[in-house]
Amino acid sequence: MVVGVMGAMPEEIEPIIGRLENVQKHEVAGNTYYTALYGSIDLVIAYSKIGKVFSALTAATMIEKFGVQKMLFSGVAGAINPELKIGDLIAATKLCQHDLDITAFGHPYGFVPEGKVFVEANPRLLEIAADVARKLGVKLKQGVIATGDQFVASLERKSWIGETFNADALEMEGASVAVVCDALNVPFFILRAISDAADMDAGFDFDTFLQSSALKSAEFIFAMLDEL
Ligand SMILES: CCCCCCN(CO)Cc1c[nH]c2c(N)ncnc12
Repeated sequence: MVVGVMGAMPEEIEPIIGRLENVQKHEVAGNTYYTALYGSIDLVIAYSKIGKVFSALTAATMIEKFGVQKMLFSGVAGAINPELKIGDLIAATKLCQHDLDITAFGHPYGFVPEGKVFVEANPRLLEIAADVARKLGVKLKQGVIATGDQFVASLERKSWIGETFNADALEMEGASVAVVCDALNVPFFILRAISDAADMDAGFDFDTFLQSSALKSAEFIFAMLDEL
């Protein structure tokens, strides 16, 4: 089985690559794709670079050029739901694009014709994640993740996103990876560890907690690989 593990930034995949042996490197379309065998799984790992466009390119490349059959995303996110604290894990049940806006034509936020506001993640992978969380004894929130091409660092924007999409967390790549995987019929799982609260301290907190939160997400993803 070929499994893709994506992140947006080097810090989000370094903890994964660091635990593998005989890692091969492949340069495709301005990205480096790392391949390695993990048990009976052919792993393909890459960080996309930040934002919906780069992450869509990486997801599509992983599937079309590397034959990825299941896609796992590991990274960090800003919290919207106040129960989510820095370091907490959230898995997306569904994802939306909070900056997609043709409301001038009467459409809802996050919608364009022939699209859908929410893309639902694979229920089986969410079940596996819930089992892994129980085995590891870690808390795993399952909820709505909103994606947009902006680093959110304002209560006003964060609150608007939370209210408009009933979102629990926000980031910049999950929904685009979801759209690509959904269109290409590849089951996907988006996991994020909280690095900040998307408020006025977000930039500082992100810098402070990126590494430790990225590691938490990566370790959980690694534990999931043993259950695939
Ligand atoms: C050099 C700056 C790189 C920012 C990348 C942030 N990632 C994007 O996926 C996750 C994320 C963590 N906190 C966020 C926030 N408050 N707003 C948007 N995205 C995020």
